[in-house]
Amino acid sequence: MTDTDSLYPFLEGSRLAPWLDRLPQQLEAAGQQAHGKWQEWQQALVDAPLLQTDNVDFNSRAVQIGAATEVDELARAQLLASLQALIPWRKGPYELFGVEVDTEWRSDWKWERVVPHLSPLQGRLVLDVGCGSGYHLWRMHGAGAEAVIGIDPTLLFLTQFQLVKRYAGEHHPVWMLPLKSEDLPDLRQKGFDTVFSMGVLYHRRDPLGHLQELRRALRAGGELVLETLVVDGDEHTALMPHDRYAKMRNVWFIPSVPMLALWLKRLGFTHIRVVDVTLTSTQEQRCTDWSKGESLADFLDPLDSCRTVEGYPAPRRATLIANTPA
Ligand SMILES: Nc1ncnc2c1ncn2[C@@H]1O[C@H](C[S@+](CC[C@H]([NH3+])C(=O)[O-])CC(=O)[O-])[C@@H](O)[C@H]1O
Repeated sequence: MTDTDSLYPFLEGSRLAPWLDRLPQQLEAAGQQAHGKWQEWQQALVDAPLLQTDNVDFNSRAVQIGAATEVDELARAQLLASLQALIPWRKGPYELFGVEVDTEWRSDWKWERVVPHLSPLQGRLVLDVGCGSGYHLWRMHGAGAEAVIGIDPTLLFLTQFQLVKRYAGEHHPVWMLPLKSEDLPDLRQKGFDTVFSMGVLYHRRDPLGHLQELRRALRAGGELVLETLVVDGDEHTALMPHDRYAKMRNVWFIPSVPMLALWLKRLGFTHIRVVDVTLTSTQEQRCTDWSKGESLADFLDPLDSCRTVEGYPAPRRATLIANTPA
């Protein structure tokens, strides 16, 4: 499922080597749980045209690989068919050999909000938990990280990543693994320099357990970048929806910003700072030809866009950055 040929030697030569004690078994177990559509998605990879290019740009709005002038009409049609076989594309945008994949999310907007506040990624070992199709992995690579690893259990997103990486070039030190944060190793304060968890915390029934998993994957003095849904309120406030929130089934805790900061403090994080709070707009998350189905506009009350269809406050997301003690 994953290109371990280049990943394992990299890990072996890095301080992340202890992960190799369990990683092969974890990946094998993930492979055995393959989704019913896995074969169909993988066929889209097999059918995708063989194209090579040195023309890549990971520092622009769209992750850009190849140019329209590098493909003939047949290859372009085959590429389009493979990309369309992997709909819905949620996180992006991408531009592959002139084909614009206009994803449901403008993930570049989130990146632009977060990036000014990061310790420079140059030379760092970076982990992105819940990386979706891997859009932000490429932006982290473009920002100069030494290596970037993403984890996400959704196999459609893994297949999308595999297609993008094939065209970007297998030599890039950017990998994605079909794992959950629960699978992350305890790297005993010798782990990643920067760990991102964006859009995952509210999906976890045990949010403090999630924060502990992230902490265990960091090195001493490492940086956590946490982005999640928040509600208004003081440090005693969190929203637990009765059932769905904005039509999402698996939403558990939506804390206030002060409560989130308190969780981080109680777990031993230091230098906790709130760097952004933004209401999600229907320009940032919207239905496109590449996503299909419903999107944010359908999740909001048609008479009051400040509320979700369930009557909860509309989605607002905060980014907090914190460190593990040095
Ligand atoms: N336990 C888990 N461990 C790891 N990943 C998980 C887990 N549970 C769900 N996911 C994955 O977390 C991602 C959350 S989306 C954020 C994407 C990107 N980070 C973004 O900020 O744009 C937000 C959203 O669409 O609600 C999905 O890809 C899940 O498969």
